[in-house]
Amino acid sequence: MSTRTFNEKAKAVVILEDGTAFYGKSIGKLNYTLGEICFNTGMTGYQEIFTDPSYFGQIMVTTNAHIGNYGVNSDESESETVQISGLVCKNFSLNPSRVNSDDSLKSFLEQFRLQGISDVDTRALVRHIRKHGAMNAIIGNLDLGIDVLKEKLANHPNMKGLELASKVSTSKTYNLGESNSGPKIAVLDLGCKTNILKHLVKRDAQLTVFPYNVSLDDILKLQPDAIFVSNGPGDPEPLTEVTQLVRSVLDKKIPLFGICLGHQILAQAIGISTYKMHNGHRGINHPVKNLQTGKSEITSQNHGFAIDKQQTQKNPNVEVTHIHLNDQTIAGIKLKNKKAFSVQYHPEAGPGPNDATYLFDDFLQMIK
Ligand SMILES: NC(=O)CC[C@H](N)C(=O)O
Repeated sequence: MSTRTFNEKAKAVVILEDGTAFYGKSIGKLNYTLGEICFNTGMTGYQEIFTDPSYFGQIMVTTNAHIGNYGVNSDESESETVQISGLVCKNFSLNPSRVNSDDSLKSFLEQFRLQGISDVDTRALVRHIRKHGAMNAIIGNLDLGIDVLKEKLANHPNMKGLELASKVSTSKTYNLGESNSGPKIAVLDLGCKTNILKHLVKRDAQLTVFPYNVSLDDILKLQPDAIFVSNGPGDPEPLTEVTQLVRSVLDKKIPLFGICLGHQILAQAIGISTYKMHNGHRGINHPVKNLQTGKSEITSQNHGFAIDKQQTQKNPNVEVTHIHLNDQTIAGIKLKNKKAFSVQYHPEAGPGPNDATYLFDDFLQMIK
């Protein structure tokens, strides 16, 4: 095992699948925790990131050197709990300062029993993952012993092929929004971020949020004006029943908008496959070009899978509407023969810039 950093006072370690280890101090009570390691380059927005259900099953490395310094605010969570499986950071701040904060990050994380490690050389760690690609990791208390931790890590399943939407989707159907005038939208919750629902309700939509395994009949009974397919964690490929459901919804000519995992599901529904990226896109300053307007937008992103570019370009029923300017991956599509479109990134932000909120307006316009 190579040792990238050594800290005399180290009590905690994060070990990567390739054996690389980084030492640090535990955040709160540490036993051990497992997940796929990834990093987010956002300089703000840690609370929204930690509570985003799309991160379920992932250990998050934050690249801002200070985490916790502005506390947390109960209105700013993207779901009801902390969703990441572990936190790796440089400086963990115990003394938050912000007028609007109503709790410290420390007590927030304790409430949800999140385990983590601080005082890690996160620059070295991020450079390592960026070069060697996505892989599993374990954060553990050094008292457990390196060999024990390595054994647990070896037994942890790979993100490729992992179905996780069922772990974060709502178990019960519920309604949101009050207006009787707005369109009825069926939301397929694969791990939906709160801010997406807020954007739709703000535009007078009446939402019925369904669990990931809802039947086509239950959706049709609602007689929805449109369907929204949400973001969510894990590999889209094993979600074959959700993909079939979306295919049936398209056959019924119900207008559709998908975000992130929802975008990947729409692609799969029309025969385009998805693949695991060497490293995902996770940050709040990713440049995307809108090919319809020629304008570029700065976007919030969080995905480790993407849709196949060649298959997308060859599909006669698909128009590529958005392209990621860093690596030219597909960032948005529209169906030519149906009222359906989707984006790989996060127009709802939370956290991130609001450049792409026009997509919610486009969705409501498409329904009219
Ligand atoms: N934010 C999301 O919906 C992520 C989608 C999918 N889990 C991925 O990592 O690509």
